[in-house]
Parts: sequence; structure tokens; C-alpha cells
Amino acid sequence: MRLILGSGSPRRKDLLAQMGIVPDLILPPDIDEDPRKGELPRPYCLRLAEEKARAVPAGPEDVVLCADTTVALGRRILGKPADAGEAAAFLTALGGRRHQVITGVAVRRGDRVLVRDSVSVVKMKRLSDAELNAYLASGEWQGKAGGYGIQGLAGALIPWISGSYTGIMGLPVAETAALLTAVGYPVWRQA
Ligand SMILES: Cc1cn([C@H]2C[C@H](O)[C@@H](COP(=O)(O)OP(=O)(O)OP(=O)(O)O)O2)c(=O)[nH]c1=O
Repeated sequence: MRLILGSGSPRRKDLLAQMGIVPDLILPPDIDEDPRKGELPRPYCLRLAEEKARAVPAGPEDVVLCADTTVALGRRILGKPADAGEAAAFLTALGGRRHQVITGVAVRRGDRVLVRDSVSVVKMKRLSDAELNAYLASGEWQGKAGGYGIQGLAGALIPWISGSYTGIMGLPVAETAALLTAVGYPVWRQA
């Protein structure tokens, strides 16, 4: 049984390593990440995680692990910003209020796909011009949902969370361990 991590995210590889697991193969899927018209953040995120898991080529005994992280401001889905201007708009919208970070996890073995989500609430402080400009200049917003990474400089802008820190980073390790165990992957043997 091989474990295939269907993700190009370095965070997901690191969080898997935190669980004592090294994937046999890393195969990032290539799917359309556009939300459907009127689609709400949570169903969107679960749909994407499952679509990613189905898009990764694997043998019948292989276990495929994929995830999707979405930042939701009310009903609004904030994906990965296309450029610094969009990152600035996201961070300005997020500052001074609470938002949700949803990570959908999908584990596939053969045709069977199990999905779970982890929903966290994050409070980001209202950003001063100096904070916003320094953060944009750091480039850390690139490739991250909502335009920030809690595990880096942005941690200093976040006074409060409720939920799962690893889920916010991109792979909730408790849910992931439960799903891998459910499809027969020996999670604790590796540790
Ligand atoms: C909110 C937040 C997101 N992120 C990252 C995790 C994800 O990599 C990214 C969301 O994008 P995703 O589309 O979930 O994943 P990805 O494109 O990076 O990788 P793949 O589809 O190949 O698995 O945002 C952080 O690293 N820290 C944070 O605090």
C-alpha cells in the first residue's frame, strides 16, 4: 500500500511529517478551483478536496490524501490572491474582524473517498498601513488562501483563534489521522 500525497503544498508535507508520515509519492492534482455560482464556502471546500483526490492517478490499493483550504468571509470565498493588489484587498477586508478558515480533507482508496472538514474561526487585527505594506513586501501572501499564512509573519497579526491550528495551516492532523486510519492506513505504526 503506497501513500500518495496529492498536494503541491509544502505545508501539507510538513504537517504529514509532524504525524510521523512520509508519503511514498507526491502528485499534485490539477483541477479547476473556480467556485460554482452561489456555492457556499464549506460545500465548495469539501467538493474541491474530493475532486483533487479523484484526479490523482493511483492503483486500487494506494491511499491518496488531498486537502483544500478556503478562507471564508461570511458567504464570500477568498482564494489565493492573484497579485499583491488582491492580497491587499483581502487583508484589508479581513482586518478587524473574524473569519472562518475551512480545510476539507479527502482520503481515497480505490473508488472509496472519505471526506471531512475542519472549520476554525480566526480574528485578525485591523492592519496599519505599515503592517500591511511590510506584509505585502514579505511575499508571504503568495499561494495562500486569504493571502496570509498564520505560521509565518501573519501570526503576529492574529490575536485569537478557535478551532484547529493545523487546519488553518492546511492539513488538520487529527481529522487526517482519523481518515487514514478509516481506510486501513497504519498511521501509528509510522510514528
Ligand atoms: C489560511 C492559511 C492558508 N495557508 C495555505 C495552505 C494551502 O497551501 C493554501 C491554500 O491553497 P489550496 O488550494 O488549499 O492548496 P495548494 O494550491 O497550496 O496546494 P494543493 O492544491 O496542491 O494541495 O493556503 C497557509 O499556509 N496558512 C494559512 O494560515
